[in-house]
Amino acid sequence: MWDFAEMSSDEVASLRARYEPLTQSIRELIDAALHVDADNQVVDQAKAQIDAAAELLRAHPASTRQGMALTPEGESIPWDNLGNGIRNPLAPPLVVEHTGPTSARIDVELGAAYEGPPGHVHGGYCALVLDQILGEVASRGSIETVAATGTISLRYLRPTKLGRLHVEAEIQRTEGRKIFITGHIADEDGTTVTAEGLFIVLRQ
Ligand SMILES: CCCCCCCC/C=C\CCCCCCCC(=O)SCCNC(=O)CCNC(=O)[C@H](O)C(C)(C)COP(=O)(O)OP(=O)(O)OC[C@H]1O[C@@H](n2cnc3c(N)ncnc32)[C@H](O)[C@@H]1OP(=O)(O)O
Repeated sequence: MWDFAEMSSDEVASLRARYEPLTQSIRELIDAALHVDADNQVVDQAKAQIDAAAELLRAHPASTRQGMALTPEGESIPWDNLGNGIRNPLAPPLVVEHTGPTSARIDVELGAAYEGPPGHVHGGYCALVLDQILGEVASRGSIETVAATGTISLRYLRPTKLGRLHVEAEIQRTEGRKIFITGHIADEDGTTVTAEGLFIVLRQ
């Protein structure tokens, strides 16, 4: 169903070391652009430098693009994924820590780039974070047992403050290929969004 590039762990490590710092610099650029209060000259100068960097990168295009790598050991490395892509500056990234065979958590800091209501996380992004953790727990973090989102239902209890967030998910039960799983996001004042998902393990 999904295309990916096969590569050795050494190749992955080398590409990660090359591109991860670039991704982090672009994240810092986005954050700086959202916080700047400067005159036209400063903004024009920054824009020219950013345009020059984009032109430099565009001069070396990839011959093919594959958003994920897979090693012979079965490790999957997301390059482009909006939730956890190593090369995607829009991904915070969300690092899922498996706390057991049926549960996981994420601790993440979301800044201005993730804003919806002023000072708070965009509701659609809350949905993305919950979809990501529910999907990874349902899939047991393995390409062999990937489960896709069938249905996900969210309850927004109150706005989620930008800043440090704690996210958890846990499988409640399984019925054949169907995995019923719940999760929540908490900000510094407690739970803000709860989720119930039905994930389906893919046939192949
Ligand atoms: C995204 C990249 C992942 C790359 C993988 C990397 C591996 C890395 C390792 C580890 C991390 C993994 C992390 C993954 C996270 C992913 C999360 C996402 O965001 S996924 C994208 C959004 N979701 C889709 O695009 C699904 C689109 N839909 C489909 O593909 C199909 O509809 C699918 C697979 C969901 C079901 O299709 P069928 O043909 O397999 O299912 P049938 O055989 O018809 O039904 C089986 C049972 O499930 C129920 N069912 C089917 N679809 C349902 C649905 N949408 N909602 C509720 N129930 C459903 C049916 O009623 C049936 O139930 P009865 O056995 O009769 O009781």
